[in-house]
Amino acid sequence: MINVGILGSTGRVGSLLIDDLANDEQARVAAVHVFDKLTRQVPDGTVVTNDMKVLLDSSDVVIDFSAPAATEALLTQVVENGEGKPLVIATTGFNKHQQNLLIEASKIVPILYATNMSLGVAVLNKLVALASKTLSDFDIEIVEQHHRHKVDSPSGTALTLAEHAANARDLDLDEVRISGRDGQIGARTKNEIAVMALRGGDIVGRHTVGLYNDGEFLELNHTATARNTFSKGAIKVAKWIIGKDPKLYSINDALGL
Ligand SMILES: NC(=O)C1=CN([C@@H]2O[C@H](COP(=O)(O)OP(=O)(O)OC[C@H]3O[C@@H](n4cnc5c(N)ncnc54)[C@H](OP(=O)(O)O)[C@@H]3O)[C@@H](O)[C@H]2O)C=CC1
Ligand SMILES: O=C(O)C1=N[C@H](C(=O)O)C[C@H](O)C1
Repeated sequence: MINVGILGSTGRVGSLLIDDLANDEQARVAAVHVFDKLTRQVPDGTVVTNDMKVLLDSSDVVIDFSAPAATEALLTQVVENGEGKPLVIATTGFNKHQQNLLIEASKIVPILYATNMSLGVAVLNKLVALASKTLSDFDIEIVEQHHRHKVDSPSGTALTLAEHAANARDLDLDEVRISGRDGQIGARTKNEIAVMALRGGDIVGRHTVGLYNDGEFLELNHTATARNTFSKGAIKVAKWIIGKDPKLYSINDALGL
């Protein structure tokens, strides 16, 4: 049995990880990190801790759906101690320091980082790169929609999609991304890529990449209709990453895409 540790165990996705692992024949919950207090039942024998070292020591692999500050504490533990366990990181909204920490930690342990754990979005990233390169004159606009509780914007997935679009045109996303339009802003510039966020209700996650030209447009859309798409995807890649060499892996590595 693979012993899985969960960071963010009381959260929307973390709770689903506990449910999914209860029915898994190859993996089980071994440890849960609890930031504040444990708000649900966990299987008998589960280590419940607020200490990152204990979480790592009790697990064969740790899955993280939490918050940037929590991921930072986990990665710092690995970097400062020079050891750890394979990590599957799904948290979004990292700052530059946290992104660098991810790279440093991946020199010590294997890490799979994906802003979206669904198979559909992994394929969408590829389609977006193809469309962006082939339809090189088309204007690209990205819209993401999420539930009212989401705290980061735009979504990690939308930023990853935008990166695929920009890279396919040899553009630097930091130079061409815009996040809003308001007032007398002038006409759209050729290379800009807008990434807009909409929040409301219980939308699990919806991403539309539009490519617009005179006379035609193409819209590529992915809609997650159930949140356990993400927990199940993360468990699948957690099984894959055990035994791999230290490196920063993408979900495409795990899915063979
Ligand atoms: N890559 C992917 O496929 C997906 C990624 N996500 C991302 O995963 C993350 C979690 O999403 P979601 O489950 O909806 O969020 P929730 O807000 O429901 O859960 C967040 C969890 O993180 C914990 N937490 C918050 N701050 C800290 C901290 N400083 N130290 C330790 N633990 C902390 C919370 O604990 P407490 O309850 O005690 O506050 C809670 O368990 C987000 O970044 C989201 O964007 C979400 C879905 C899919
Ligand atoms: O917070 C969420 O809910 C989600 N977050 C991820 C993101 O920021 O892209 C993935 C998914 O869309 C749901």
